[in-house]
Amino acid sequence: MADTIYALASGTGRAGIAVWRLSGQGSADALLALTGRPLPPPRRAVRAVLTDRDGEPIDDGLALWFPAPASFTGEDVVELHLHGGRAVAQGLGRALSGLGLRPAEPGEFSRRAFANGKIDLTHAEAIADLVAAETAAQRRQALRQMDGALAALIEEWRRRLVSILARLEAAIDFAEEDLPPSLITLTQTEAAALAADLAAHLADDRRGEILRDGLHITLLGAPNAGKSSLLNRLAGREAAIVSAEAGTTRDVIEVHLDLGGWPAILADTAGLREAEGQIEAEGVRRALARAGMADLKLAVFDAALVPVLDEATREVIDDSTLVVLNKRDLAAAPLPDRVAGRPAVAVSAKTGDGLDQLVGWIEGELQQRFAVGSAPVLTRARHRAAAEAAFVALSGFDPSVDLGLAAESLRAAATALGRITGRVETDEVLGAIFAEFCIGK
Ligand SMILES: Nc1nc2c(ncn2[C@@H]2O[C@H](COP(=O)(O)OP(=O)(O)OP(=O)(O)O)[C@@H](O)[C@H]2O)c(=O)[nH]1
Ligand SMILES: [K+]
Ligand SMILES: [Mg+2]
Repeated sequence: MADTIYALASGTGRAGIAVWRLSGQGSADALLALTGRPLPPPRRAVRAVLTDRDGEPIDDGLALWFPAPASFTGEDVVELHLHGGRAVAQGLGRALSGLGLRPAEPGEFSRRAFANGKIDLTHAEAIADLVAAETAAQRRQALRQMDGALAALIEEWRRRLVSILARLEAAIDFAEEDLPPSLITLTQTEAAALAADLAAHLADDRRGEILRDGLHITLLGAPNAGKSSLLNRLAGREAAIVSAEAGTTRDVIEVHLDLGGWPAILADTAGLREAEGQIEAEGVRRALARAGMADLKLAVFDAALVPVLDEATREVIDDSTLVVLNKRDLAAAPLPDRVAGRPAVAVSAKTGDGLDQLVGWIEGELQQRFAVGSAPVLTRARHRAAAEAAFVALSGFDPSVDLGLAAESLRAAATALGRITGRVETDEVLGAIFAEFCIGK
């Protein structure tokens, strides 16, 4: 029999109300012992005055009783709403441990819910994502996955695989000479259509994963172009050192931003030039490495120097770059609205002029590139790896050569897909997935 576990499900620290969760067969007895009263009706909040074994009062709060299997974990569950304070937490923890319950591991409630068939793995991951969501777009994505959008897609793919497999097995039962050729052709057509659907989802530019992790936006430009000043402006705080000295920034400095609901990680980097020393050279190396992994680059030029544009900065411009002409307050010459084929926006990090326009542009760019359509997306590298494996297995499907081998590739593809929802799982994978949860989830 599994242990009965407990945890503070709301965050630690002082709070008006703290929510505790108990799960397992000992939950009911624990509630009886704490209140000295019969169990309340299921799923109804009742007042609960809790005392420990020595009659020492712990708190006066609310209790809810969720008998198995109609609970989050599928086990007997008790939820307590108490006052959020350290002494209450200590008192309750001690009382529960004294009753033979043990503190839950991170993710243990969700893991039990999964083990009891209450949720699939994509749902469990969506709970973790929702708890971690920092922007509206992340929240929407997590909610959609929690609603079963991804799981339904995977199950649909599996169902198609199984139906092809069923046809193929029917074909295997025919003697070679009686085999209706249309049967084989049909499985080929269906397998090709499924492979195409998988490919279409795999060609999503990692939208789901990028949205989950945050978009990497990198500031690049010559020393003193004003990259750090721009970062500070966009972050609304002095995150990076600004000075008139060229070569101020060496390390990559990151700030997390919410740009119109899109989560972004904006990075400031060392000015691009022939470095004067080892440290600066390392800074430039890091800047370029960062440019390589950026989802969006902001090439920053000193507008006061226009029409002369820094060569090293020009070189990083590609079609995932927006050009920023900074220090427009100092510009004498008229400023171009395109540079190296990319749109250019004139701003002043000093006065704040043009910043709204820049942010609007970035948001528009993000919207265009990463907007999630109605199709559910793969939100983790784990999903992608499994879908890729299924695609590879399906690509090897050739019933015209050998029916047995062809059936084998279909089974391999189904197994790979089953890993996404957890129909097919290993302890190792489960351990990795649930370990990232916080306690009480
Ligand atoms: N007038 C004016 N000065 C600016 C503007 N933006 C930055 N500066 C000044 O330009 C100088 C360099 O700014 P930084 O933000 O340190 O430039 P950087 O690109 O980060 O420089 P490095 O880290 O050395 O590569 C500082 O003296 C800033 O005050 C602007 O829009 N207008
Ligand atoms: K500087
Ligand atoms: Mg700087």
